[in-house]
Amino acid sequence: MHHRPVTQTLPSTRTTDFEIRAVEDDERRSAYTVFMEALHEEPPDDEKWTLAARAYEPGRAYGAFAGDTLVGATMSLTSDITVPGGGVVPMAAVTGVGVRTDHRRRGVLTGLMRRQLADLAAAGEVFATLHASEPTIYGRFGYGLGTLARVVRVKPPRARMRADVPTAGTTRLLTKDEALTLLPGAYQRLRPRRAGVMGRAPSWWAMCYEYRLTHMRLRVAAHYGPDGEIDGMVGFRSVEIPSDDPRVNAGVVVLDFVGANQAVENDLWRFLLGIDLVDDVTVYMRPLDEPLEAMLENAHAVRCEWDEELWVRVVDVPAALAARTYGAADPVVVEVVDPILPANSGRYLVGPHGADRTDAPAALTLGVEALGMVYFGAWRPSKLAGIGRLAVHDPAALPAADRLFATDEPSWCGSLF
Ligand SMILES: CC(=O)SCCNC(=O)CCNC(=O)[C@H](O)C(C)(C)COP(=O)(O)OP(=O)(O)OC[C@H]1O[C@@H](n2cnc3c(N)ncnc32)[C@H](O)[C@@H]1OP(=O)(O)O
Repeated sequence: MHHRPVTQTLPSTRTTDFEIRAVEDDERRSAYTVFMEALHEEPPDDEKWTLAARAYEPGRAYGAFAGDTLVGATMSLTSDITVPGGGVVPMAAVTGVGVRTDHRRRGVLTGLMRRQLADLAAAGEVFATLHASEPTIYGRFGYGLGTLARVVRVKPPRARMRADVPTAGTTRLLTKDEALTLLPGAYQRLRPRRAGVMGRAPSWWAMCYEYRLTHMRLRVAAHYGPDGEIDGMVGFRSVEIPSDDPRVNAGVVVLDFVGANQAVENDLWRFLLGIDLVDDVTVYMRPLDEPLEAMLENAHAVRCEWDEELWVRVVDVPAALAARTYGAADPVVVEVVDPILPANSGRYLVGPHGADRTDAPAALTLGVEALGMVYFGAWRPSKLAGIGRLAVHDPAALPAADRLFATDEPSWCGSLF
């Protein structure tokens, strides 16, 4: 995947307090520093910045400046995302968002988000997505919680895999160099077809693997299929945890877990649960339909929590609606309201044929945030109607909309950024 610059040569936005504009190359370190400090991390030293800089693709970062001082930042990685039906469309993976503590609640983030979204729309990105530090922040900018997941915690001493769970090859640890050389190509080959799965550009590998391998004790194992090709990977690290067993105080936290098929994932679980002297294996962002409990002799060894996963902002509503497939049901006229990107606002006839703009009266009206919630099938339109997030003008349209937007398996992204 080639990097796509998105910053436009628009004039910067000025208020009396600050200016919002694309950052120059030599300002990226300040943007990263503001982000790290906002997350209560140390500012990067030269060595860390050398690596972190690779995540800052040219033409994709913004700063808010008070005079010459950068006080807020956002950026995005070039990516793409699989939509229901298997199509793949351009997506901006938004990260690096932070505002200096002494400039909070004055509209800095609002200015940054608006500018970033306007540029992403002008550059032809269809979606923007992010992992939110707090669920209260991004709804106002049109991001809706678009894919859901589970965090699973397994107690390896009690978890034994059933003997009849299929196996599909071998799992082995990779060195840092092997991981960085082999995994990007392997991911392109094994990338699951599931809706919500995203492309991993070089900037993603730099940020999520190389940086963590170098500075955060990430370890990596790859799964090799019978043909000798890598068809699965896990990235994990050991952490200290309070334990029931005084001799053991290690846990394993898994940050990346992806396999080409269920048999590969069975083996990756076997590998993780087989690491000795570990009292707790915690895996974030697992698909809702993973049959983990049924793989084990003792399902009580698993504790799981609901987890939010990807926040989805539909940047180009006509393109997004046209890109996915729909279930069998009568077509429905859906009105979308998008105050930040008004070109998206309007009525769309959505049906098994696809989606087109229409002048017909709307059966349902929803904000672009709610569209992000239903697009990947995470929430049913009728449920959103029941909680006041979607207005119903024709009640018969609601069950039809449920069937149109349903997906045959739960959407899932699986990539942290
Ligand atoms: C994708 C990622 O990178 S996730 C990481 C995000 N970064 C962090 O969480 C770091 C710590 N937090 C921060 O840096 C800042 O507090 C930010 C970025 C969350 C918010 O920046 P600010 O410049 O203060 O936001 P801004 O002033 O534009 O606020 C806009 C609105 O959001 C509200 N808001 C802002 N932050 C929060 C929050 N954390 N919780 C609830 N509401 C919030 C404001 O009250 C304001 O509401 P209003 O429009 O009704 O008045």
